[in-house]
Amino acid sequence: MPPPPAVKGRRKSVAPPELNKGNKRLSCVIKPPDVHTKRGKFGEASRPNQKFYDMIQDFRETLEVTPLSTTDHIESQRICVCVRKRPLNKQEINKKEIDVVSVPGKGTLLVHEPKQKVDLTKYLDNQIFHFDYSFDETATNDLVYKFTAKPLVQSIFEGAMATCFAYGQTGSGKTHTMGGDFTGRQQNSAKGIYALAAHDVFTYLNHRRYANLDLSAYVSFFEIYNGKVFDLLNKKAKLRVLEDDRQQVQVVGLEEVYVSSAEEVIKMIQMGSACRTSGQTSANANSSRSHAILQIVLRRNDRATTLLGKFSLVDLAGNERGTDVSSNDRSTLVETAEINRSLLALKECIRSLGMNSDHIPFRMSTLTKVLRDSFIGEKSRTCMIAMVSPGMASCEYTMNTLRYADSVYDAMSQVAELEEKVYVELKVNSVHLL
Ligand SMILES: Nc1ncnc2c1ncn2[C@@H]1O[C@H](COP(=O)(O)OP(=O)(O)OP(=O)(O)O)[C@@H](O)[C@H]1O
Repeated sequence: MPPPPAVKGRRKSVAPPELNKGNKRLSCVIKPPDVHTKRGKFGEASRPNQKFYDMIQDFRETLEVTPLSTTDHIESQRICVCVRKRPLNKQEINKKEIDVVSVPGKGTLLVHEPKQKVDLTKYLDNQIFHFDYSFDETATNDLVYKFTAKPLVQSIFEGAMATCFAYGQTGSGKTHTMGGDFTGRQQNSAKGIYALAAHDVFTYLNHRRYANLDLSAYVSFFEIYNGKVFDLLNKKAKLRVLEDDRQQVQVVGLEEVYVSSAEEVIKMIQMGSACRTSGQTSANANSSRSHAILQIVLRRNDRATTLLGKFSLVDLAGNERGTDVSSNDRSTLVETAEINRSLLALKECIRSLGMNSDHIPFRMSTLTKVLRDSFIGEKSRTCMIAMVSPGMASCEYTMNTLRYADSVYDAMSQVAELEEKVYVELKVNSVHLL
């Protein structure tokens, strides 16, 4: 496979050769279409969409795969956009679902979108996306953490407001990534990004480099549902969000618990997660409609317990809720509108942050209001992990997730290009002056 284009963040549609004759670069990636359809492992009759399956397999054979490894270099950047593909689950495997997502390289991801021409010929619309990092189905939470949230932990010791978002459709792996593994109904919180970040926070707290800062760590955990804030560490108490005349946003009465070890943070996560789902008929259905925010706060041990840095780890509501307008039920429509608004606001705030804009539209939603300090200041650091399900049935939602992440990444790339251009011009001018 040729190297990805130098311009970051540009999405390419890799159409089959007959639809893409002029494109030399891409035509070398794709084999000519199969004249005779191969029979798959399960035979033609046993797998729905066998033709598409074979076409994808043929395409994959042409890809050079170099997955991310723990030894790869991690770039330090203000905004980082990544994508993670989960493996097909048991249900999908039983249904013989086709995996339509490939992750060939470090930041590249391909969606093989099954399509049909007017004469009913089947073809793949292969779309390529580029992000800072892309994780395939074999990636562990440890690996994802290392490239996403881990670099942000140190930044809070330098006074930063860091934020890590998990974005994607319901069931795509947001909670698995942030909260940890599930075995049956049991959550193993020790394996999620929340816990891994907590461990590193205490490693730094005990490090001599930061010992003279005389810091303590605190945790809060809350949920935003329908624009309202509920405290997950205080029996789901409903809280008000107020803004003072200096534009400081306060979640009034939010429980902030002092913690002295990662194990204590994990206990809080377990307590909060249980509170998030208890009393609901369907835990997953409910969790996918709310945003959950875990905050690890560093304060100085002075009389005013001055804030030094804050790490907000956000498990967002399922984004398919924002596009699903099929329901006539009023409460579902309100819920949908609220999720739409908050996800749009989030995108706009991250883009404004990336472009160093003076105007951050944080008032657009409760989510962005409570995260206001994540979007201001030179030291803000953000990471978005877009989660995708690999199945053909999820293809439309997967494309929506990738378009959303792409629009954030694209804005960042344009800023980076502009900065590069200014730098080169400055360099040229200074050479002329000499
Ligand atoms: N990378 C992965 N490896 C193995 N299993 C995974 C992975 N990602 C997700 N899963 C499994 O898929 C199922 C759905 O994942 P999860 O609950 O994290 O989705 P979600 O995006 O948080 O959904 P919701 O928005 O409904 O809360 C879980 O059983 C989870 O363990």
